[in-house]
Amino acid sequence: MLAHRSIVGVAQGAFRSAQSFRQYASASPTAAFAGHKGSNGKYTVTLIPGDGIGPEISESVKDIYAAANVPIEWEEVSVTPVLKGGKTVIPDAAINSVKKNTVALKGPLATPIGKGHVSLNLTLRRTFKLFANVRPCVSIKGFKTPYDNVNTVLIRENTEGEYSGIEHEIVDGVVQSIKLITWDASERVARYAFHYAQASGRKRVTAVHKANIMKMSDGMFLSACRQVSKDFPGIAYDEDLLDRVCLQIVQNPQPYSNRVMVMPNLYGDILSDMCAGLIGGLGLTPSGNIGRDASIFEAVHGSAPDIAGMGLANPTALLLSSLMMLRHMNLNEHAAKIEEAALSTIAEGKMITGDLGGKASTMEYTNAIINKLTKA
Ligand SMILES: NC(=O)C1=CN([C@@H]2O[C@H](COP(=O)(O)OP(=O)(O)OC[C@H]3O[C@@H](n4cnc5c(N)ncnc54)[C@H](O)[C@@H]3O)[C@@H](O)[C@H]2O)C=CC1
Ligand SMILES: O=C(O)CCC(=O)C(=O)O
Repeated sequence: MLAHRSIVGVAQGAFRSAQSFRQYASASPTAAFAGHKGSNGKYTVTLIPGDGIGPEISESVKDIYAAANVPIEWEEVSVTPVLKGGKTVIPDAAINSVKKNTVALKGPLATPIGKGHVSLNLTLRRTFKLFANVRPCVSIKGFKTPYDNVNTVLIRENTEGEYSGIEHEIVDGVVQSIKLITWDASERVARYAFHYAQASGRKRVTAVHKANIMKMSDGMFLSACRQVSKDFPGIAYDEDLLDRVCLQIVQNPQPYSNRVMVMPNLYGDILSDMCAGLIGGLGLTPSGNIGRDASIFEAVHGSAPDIAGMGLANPTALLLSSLMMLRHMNLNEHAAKIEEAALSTIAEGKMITGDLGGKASTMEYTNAIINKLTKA
């Protein structure tokens, strides 16, 4: 009984927040960078090194940025969870740093499986209302994988859906997990996807769904996408079932390139790992969690406990995430220079990490990039 009352409470809360968001959701959702240069001519950016391989790959990014003279000063904060009022929360210092700087680069944060504290990744996304998770996946020219023509952009709703974290044991042996979908979060991410398509010259937005089964929740997500599509007559719109997209994209990724795919939370999580597999793995795919007041950039991958501390991790995904951040901050020239140095190092194939079939350590690969940057 208690469990049911709390579910109703959460649903009512979501309904109220949907009402209060309506006005905002209709406005342009594109987040502008609001940071300022300090008296030293540098922007302060929050750095959350994270768990597992996080500190190693963060160190690599810091070294590369120092070599490339990027005008950024890192403000390093820990998000080791603390107990507050019986709840596991992110330390205030970390929250305040992101609030102040409005941009952050984050290493992966590990979450205990099937027990323990809630995901701090999700907590950060919810805390800062990072409503869209942008996950590009692009073949690296010259680096041989089964496909050389992948150029997908997946935009994942980032605050609700299956990741709402509302779970209850109804009676012994029966557990209920709520997939919460609101009109406003769906409309907001759909609008962002169309804006993104327009700004990046992509001609089509595809909503990926399972509305044949989840008729109401995914059905409403689709209705919101359809409504938003009417405001963008220059961008084609269509819909595709998640399972069909999975099959077709591994058979031939080309038709899914040059468009934007938008979808509820969990589908985006899974489909982006699958896309990573098409271009060489999780060591290569970046992402940006975009909000109105702050944005946090992070690799698609997790803390890779199987290789943590061994100096084997590929820092490219975090580095490319940081380049999305630089472009968000309008530091485009720095981004282009570092991108060219990193991608050409991979294409040459001499100094690449084990996940890409090479023998280089994280540090050797990082130094190869630094050599290019300092010689340029
Ligand atoms: N956004 C985040 O911070 C995320 C955190 N996680 C958390 O990370 C932990 C580990 O999750 P897993 O399922 O093991 O996924 P994972 O992404 O950490 O690792 C999957 C496989 O990919 C490899 N891999 C990942 N990144 C790599 C890199 N940069 N270089 C070379 N190899 C790499 C790993 O060695 C492993 O074999 C869990 O606690 C999970 O909850 C998972 C995904 C995202
Ligand atoms: O929070 C986690 O530990 C996993 C998160 C994740 O896989 C994601 O949503 O990107």
